[in-house]
Amino acid sequence: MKVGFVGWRGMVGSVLMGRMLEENDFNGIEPQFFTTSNVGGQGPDIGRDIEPLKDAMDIAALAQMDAIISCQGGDYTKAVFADLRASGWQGYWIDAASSLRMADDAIIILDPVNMNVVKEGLAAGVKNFIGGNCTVSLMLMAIGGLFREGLVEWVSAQTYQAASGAGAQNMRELISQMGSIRDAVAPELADPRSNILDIDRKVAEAMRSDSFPTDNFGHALAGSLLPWIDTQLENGQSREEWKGQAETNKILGRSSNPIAIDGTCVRIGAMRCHSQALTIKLNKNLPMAEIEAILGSANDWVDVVPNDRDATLERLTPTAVTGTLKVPVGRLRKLNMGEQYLSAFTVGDQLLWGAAEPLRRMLRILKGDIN
Ligand SMILES: NC(=O)C1=CN([C@@H]2O[C@H](COP(=O)(O)OP(=O)(O)OC[C@H]3O[C@@H](n4cnc5c(N)ncnc54)[C@H](OP(=O)(O)O)[C@@H]3O)[C@@H](O)[C@H]2O)C=CC1
Ligand SMILES: N[C@@H](CC(=O)OP(=O)(O)O)C(=O)O
Repeated sequence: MKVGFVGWRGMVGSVLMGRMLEENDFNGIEPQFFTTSNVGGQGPDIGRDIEPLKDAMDIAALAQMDAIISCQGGDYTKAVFADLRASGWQGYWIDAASSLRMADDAIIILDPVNMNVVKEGLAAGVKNFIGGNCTVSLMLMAIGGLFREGLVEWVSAQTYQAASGAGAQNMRELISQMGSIRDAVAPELADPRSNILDIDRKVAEAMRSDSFPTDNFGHALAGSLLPWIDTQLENGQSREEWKGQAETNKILGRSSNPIAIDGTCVRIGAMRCHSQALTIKLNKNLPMAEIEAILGSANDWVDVVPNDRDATLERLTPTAVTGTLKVPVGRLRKLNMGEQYLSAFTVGDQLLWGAAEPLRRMLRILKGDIN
């Protein structure tokens, strides 16, 4: 199987390469690496000789591939995908970008949750397999068991999304902002007798000053938060909020009678883990032990954390989860609103299950390694 990789050196692509090496995913495929900036250059080190980089805009070269995995972004997909298909190419297109997600001839891939949908699509001849929005995929990895059992009437998700979702430059800017804040009050911090309100005033001045680094976010994120992610829609939702219901129902293969999902998406100063506080209206009253058993048995990565202070602070934070495939879900309890209202909190690495992992697993599904 000839597999083309576009976007392999970007942030998502680098995480994908790392995971593919860890899982020996290059065995049994003929990889060809593409570039938009360095044709003829050297591709990644995958432990064996590879051909020089090919031009990612060269439709004829792309059309030689049996499958293409793109982590290059939506603009690239828009620039080549239609021409590639128009050239008669029948290969599999596997993409991290959102542009094709809601297309009728595309499936959103998250196989631990929707293997049935993926298999039905493959059997029906679908060739376009697109990774879901990170927040949606992580929510489904965490509470997929409740959806699988048909227990969910609606979900309200309040998100706490990491800087990485906005891109590599934004992660760097978050750290620069943290440094600028610290630098603005370094002498006062070194003096234990200094007045905390003076420190606070200086910090606020620094964060509001023109010299504060905001080229990427446009605003201070460190020491603050940004309650808007992605573009503005006419109905008052952000596009990130809109994806919650649209993508969840598509992933679950629910074309009619969609489950209502809505909430507020917020960027916070975490590096690469998205967290979400979920209010779930169940369609029947179940004992907590049964709910925990359903959640915990849904897939191999979900980790039900007891609703206990120490366990929560040890296992249910971005610091604990970052760089791992675990998707802990905890703070599980019935709310005062009634026995059918469940509260949950979940954390997940948005570059792993939120971006790279479903793509590499789709390749394994095509190879017949994951059934
Ligand atoms: N960030 C995220 O959380 C998520 C992103 N996605 C999707 O993935 C796409 C790619 O995202 P992301 O990986 O963050 O994008 P990056 O900006 O990190 O990489 C995209 C491309 O930029 C080019 N590039 C230019 N300069 C550099 C550099 N210094 N280092 C590395 N690459 C560079 C590379 O292309 P070339 O080698 O051809 O020059 C690279 O493939 C997004 O547009 C989005 O559609 C999906 C889910 C989550
Ligand atoms: N919008 C997400 C990241 C992302 O790339 O989402 P999507 O793949 O749906 O464009 C975030 O900012 O956290």
